[in-house]
Amino acid sequence: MTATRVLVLNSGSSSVKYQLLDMRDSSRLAVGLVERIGEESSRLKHTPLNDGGASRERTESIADHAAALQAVAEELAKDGLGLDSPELAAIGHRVVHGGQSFTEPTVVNDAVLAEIERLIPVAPLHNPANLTGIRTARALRPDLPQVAVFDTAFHTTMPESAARYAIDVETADTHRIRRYGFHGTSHAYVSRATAELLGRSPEDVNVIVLHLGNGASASAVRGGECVDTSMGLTPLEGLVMGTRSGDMDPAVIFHLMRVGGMSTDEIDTLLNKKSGLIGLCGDNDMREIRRRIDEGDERAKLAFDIYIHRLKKYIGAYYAVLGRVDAIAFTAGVGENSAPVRKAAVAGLEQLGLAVDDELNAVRSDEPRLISPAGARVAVAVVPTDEELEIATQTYALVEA
Ligand SMILES: Nc1ncnc2c1ncn2[C@@H]1O[C@H](COP(=O)(O)OP(=O)(O)O)[C@@H](O)[C@H]1O
Ligand SMILES: CC(=O)OP(=O)(O)O
Ligand SMILES: [Mg+2]
Repeated sequence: MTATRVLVLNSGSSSVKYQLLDMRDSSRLAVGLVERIGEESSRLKHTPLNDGGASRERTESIADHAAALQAVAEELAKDGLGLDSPELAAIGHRVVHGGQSFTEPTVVNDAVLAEIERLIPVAPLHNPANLTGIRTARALRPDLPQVAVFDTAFHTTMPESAARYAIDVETADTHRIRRYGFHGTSHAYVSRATAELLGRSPEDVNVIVLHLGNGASASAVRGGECVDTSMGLTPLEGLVMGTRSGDMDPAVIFHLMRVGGMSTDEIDTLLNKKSGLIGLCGDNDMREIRRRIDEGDERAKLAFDIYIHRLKKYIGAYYAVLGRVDAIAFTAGVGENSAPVRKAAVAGLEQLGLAVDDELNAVRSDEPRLISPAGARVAVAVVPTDEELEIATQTYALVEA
């Protein structure tokens, strides 16, 4: 029997998303999510798709990512999809920070693990969880290839002019301080899918991708290669996010230390977890923010306006970086679902050839689609991302080769 299945693990700071796929036709056999890892009541939601089984939920205390993966393995086994299956070809892992070391998907060995570990200081929320996921999966199936697919890989084509901060070069090099960028698997997948939607080859198309989830980032993609992106050394830079501030004057930090008496850790938590939309209005879910705006809530309106203002600045900046833009693609939870965000982001940009058609913008669908008026100079598109499928595809291609 040839092994054609790939398990994909996307381990976040307090969650694990997973999918089991059959790569003969890229069909999904099971999908699931473990949330609130490390809390009293963690939740596992598992959906088998192999023979129309119903979703199952477990609520219990799941102490860490190792326990989470054990629970996932148990659920898969109940559907005859256990990790011991000879049909499993590999396990693909999302790894957020690969630094400058990894530009391609990589089969994990001890040296690769050591390098991912060395990068923890620049991805403290993400890399530890990614490592635990890999180590646990390896312990469960030591014979299987474990493949790391890096969020940073797609951005390694950025020119030095975009990747370097304007700080002392020796200091930057000593501490490996540069702009790495994240969500690269999504930016790669969506920019390619956008070219496909336009019926053109990726080499011929310039796209601005707006990945708007809880974490959010923009990228400028020229002919299939990333030339700039909004996240930097860490996933804190750039757009206003669910709980992260994005861009601000770095002197805010000195001010909070000197005048506000805050510690480094307190400021880190403030900017990563208590800022962005949640810091501005107390909610980080765009649905809730829109609901409050409809009720006349001023704070929610201001949070929305700040979010849109930043987004618009990046659209303008990347338009200038690319010179010619063929398409703007909205993706991830907010980008795929929030028509008001898409409309507001391009409002007033008609001079740049950008507009949305209200009827097309209101359509709900899981398919890639255009929302710009017929004949528009720049295509505006909604292109659902699929990081798990992209990780599975890259993983399978590597182990097949
Ligand atoms: N129907 C919707 N309308 C508007 N926003 C939505 C909708 N569904 C999800 N979202 C937004 O998407 C966010 C989650 O996006 P997602 O890409 O799943 O995030 P992540 O992968 O970073 O956890 C939610 O916090 C919410 O703001
Ligand atoms: C890198 C990053 O921000 O990831 P996420 O959006 O999953 O938090
Ligand atoms: Mg995401």
